[in-house]
Amino acid sequence: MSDIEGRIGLLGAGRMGSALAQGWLRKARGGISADDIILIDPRPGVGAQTLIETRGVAQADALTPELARTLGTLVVAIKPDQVRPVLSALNDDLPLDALVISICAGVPLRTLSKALPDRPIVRAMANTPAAIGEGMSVCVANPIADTKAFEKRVERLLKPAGLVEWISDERLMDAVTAVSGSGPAYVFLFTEALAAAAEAEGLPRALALTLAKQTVAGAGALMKAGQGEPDELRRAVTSPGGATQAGLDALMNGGGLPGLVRNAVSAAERRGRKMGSQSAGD
Ligand SMILES: NC(=O)C1=CN([C@@H]2O[C@H](COP(=O)(O)OP(=O)(O)OC[C@H]3O[C@@H](n4cnc5c(N)ncnc54)[C@H](OP(=O)(O)O)[C@@H]3O)[C@@H](O)[C@H]2O)C=CC1
Ligand SMILES: O=C(O)[C@@H]1CCC=N1
Repeated sequence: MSDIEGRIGLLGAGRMGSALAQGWLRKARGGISADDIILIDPRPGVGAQTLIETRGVAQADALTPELARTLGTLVVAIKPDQVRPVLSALNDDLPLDALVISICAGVPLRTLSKALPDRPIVRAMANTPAAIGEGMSVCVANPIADTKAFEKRVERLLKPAGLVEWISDERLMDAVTAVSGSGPAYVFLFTEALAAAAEAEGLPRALALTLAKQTVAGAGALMKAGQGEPDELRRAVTSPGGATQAGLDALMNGGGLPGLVRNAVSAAERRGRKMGSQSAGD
């Protein structure tokens, strides 16, 4: 076991929980080890199941009172509408100094604090590229967790999965969710659309998909490599009066892609806010 503070219980090892656990265990040495973690889920997702089978990560079907008493950190990754009843049932058993990190979309700190009063709690929004260490997590702490020591503990858990940012205004969390939490789905949809368009132009299906995936991945890698901001990189592809310009003109038509993306983020933000008021019982 590494020198992490206590055992880490991951409550909910579905799609996002699995991605986080995979991110935690990417590094062979240092950081978090397989012995530090217990996955609590009656039917873990594929990624989590692989960790159980190949890395010997422990698994439990339910977070029993006995198990809750052993945890130093509880990471909550169950569906948002399940959070309040499931966490309230743990209140008598989860140690008061256990750090709680919830990655559940739309579930505000006040709901979490009502279920588990007097605990250090951090609300975070992660995303699925966490599985390969390319995730984005944004965190906000309740007053008890708002210390350098807790910030360090949270970052120790989330940094192996990707970048970590902190905000102090929790109201921004629904916008964060709509951008980086949901964002991978927008990018995958764009990739699917690019592949379908390639096929419509007569490219064989397999080649169409390869072209679309590699183009999106390559463009992402170029942005990440710091070779310029997105607008500069776009201009570098766009020869005046050339093919790209014709394609971009079509994408910008009548508000086009920017307008669509604006609507998508706004709709996702509103849904997150609504989920928040529902989970708080407002
Ligand atoms: N998917 C994503 O990209 C992101 C998701 N999130 C958040 O992560 C959370 C989980 O989402 P996601 O992973 O997509 O959902 P999943 O349904 O894939 O995962 C949730 C898992 O929790 C299990 N579960 C349900 N109740 C319990 C319980 N009482 N004890 C233990 N395990 C339980 C579920 O089992 P069963 O299926 O059998 O009910 C399931 O395996 C959500 O709150 C979501 O908002 C945040 C960022 C991104
Ligand atoms: O769709 C959802 O609600 C969650 C939050 C961000 C990604 N998946």
